[in-house]
Amino acid sequence: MNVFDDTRIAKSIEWLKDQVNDAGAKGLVVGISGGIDSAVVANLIKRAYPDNSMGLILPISSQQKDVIDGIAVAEAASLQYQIIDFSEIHRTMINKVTDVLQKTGPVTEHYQKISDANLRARLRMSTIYAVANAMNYLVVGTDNAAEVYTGYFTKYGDGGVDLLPIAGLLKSEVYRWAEELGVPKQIIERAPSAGLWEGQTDEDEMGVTYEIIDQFLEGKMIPEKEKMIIQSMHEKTRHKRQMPPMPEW
Ligand SMILES: Nc1ncnc2c1ncn2[C@@H]1O[C@H](COP(=O)(O)OP(=O)(O)OC[C@H]2O[C@@H]([n+]3cccc(C(=O)O)c3)[C@H](O)[C@@H]2O)[C@@H](O)[C@H]1O
Ligand SMILES: Nc1ncnc2c1ncn2[C@@H]1O[C@H](COP(=O)(O)OP(=O)(O)OP(=O)(O)O)[C@@H](O)[C@H]1O
Ligand SMILES: [Mg+2]
Repeated sequence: MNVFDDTRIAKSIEWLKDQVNDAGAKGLVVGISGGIDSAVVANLIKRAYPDNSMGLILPISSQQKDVIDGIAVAEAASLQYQIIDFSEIHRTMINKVTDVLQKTGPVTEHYQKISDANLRARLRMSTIYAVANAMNYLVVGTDNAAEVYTGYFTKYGDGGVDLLPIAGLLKSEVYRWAEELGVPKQIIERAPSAGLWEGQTDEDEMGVTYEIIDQFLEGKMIPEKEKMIIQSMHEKTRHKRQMPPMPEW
């Protein structure tokens, strides 16, 4: 194991314990998607709280592969996990909202898709908090530095969490930690995806690769076109990294 990252991993585990102690909580819970970010976090919470940590696999009309990979992550980490499927609830909610909206006027396909996608992330957030409330656990988020900077997350969805232990990591560092923590190869080799619609990949949707975002965050020179994309995403999502605006009086 690389000594530098070993130290950083150990520090992040200690940091998680400090956060739980300071909050008077008992443990930690994370949503496990079958992707690499949640795989790393699953391993960190298991190491911080071997007996008081939980992974939740929350398929919503998801591909079977996500569930299989989610189970592989939890089992490789020896993390206790539960599977809760809200496909039907999601379908009911989105159909009802669509019915109501159609009465008020046309909704474009694009906005319909984003609304459907973000509702999945928010249903997962509500479920994870229901467990956290019941167990006196804190909710652990999985955003890395690239996602925080670009705001590539759903506000109050996967962005609705108590702690962000890997928010300081470049995506390349997430890969390094995953290898050091023993995350299964099949997870490390998957293309990063929010899994919010069929065939979605982060890099296709953003129009920029994680490699380039990492280079930008490291202060390296990157092509002007990509720089504009990253800076525009950062500006448009400023509201997601702040408390809601309040009047001054
Ligand atoms: N200036 C402003 N001040 C205050 N609030 C503002 C605002 N602009 C928009 N808003 C609010 O924010 C909403 C838009 O934000 P939001 O609901 O988050 O939606 P939005 O940013 O449009 O979509 C979320 C994006 O994150 C991606 N995502 C989501 C989940 C997971 C992952 C992943 O990597 O796994 C990626 C997803 O694919 C999509 O591209 C608006 O509907 C509005 O309510
Ligand atoms: N099916 C799911 N079950 C449980 N949690 C999920 C599910 N899908 C998404 N999440 C939660 O939302 C987070 C955000 O997803 P994101 O795609 O950014 O991370 P990831 O899937 O872990 O890694 P990658 O970016 O490589 O796909 C996940 O890390 C996980 O905590
Ligand atoms: Mg993913």
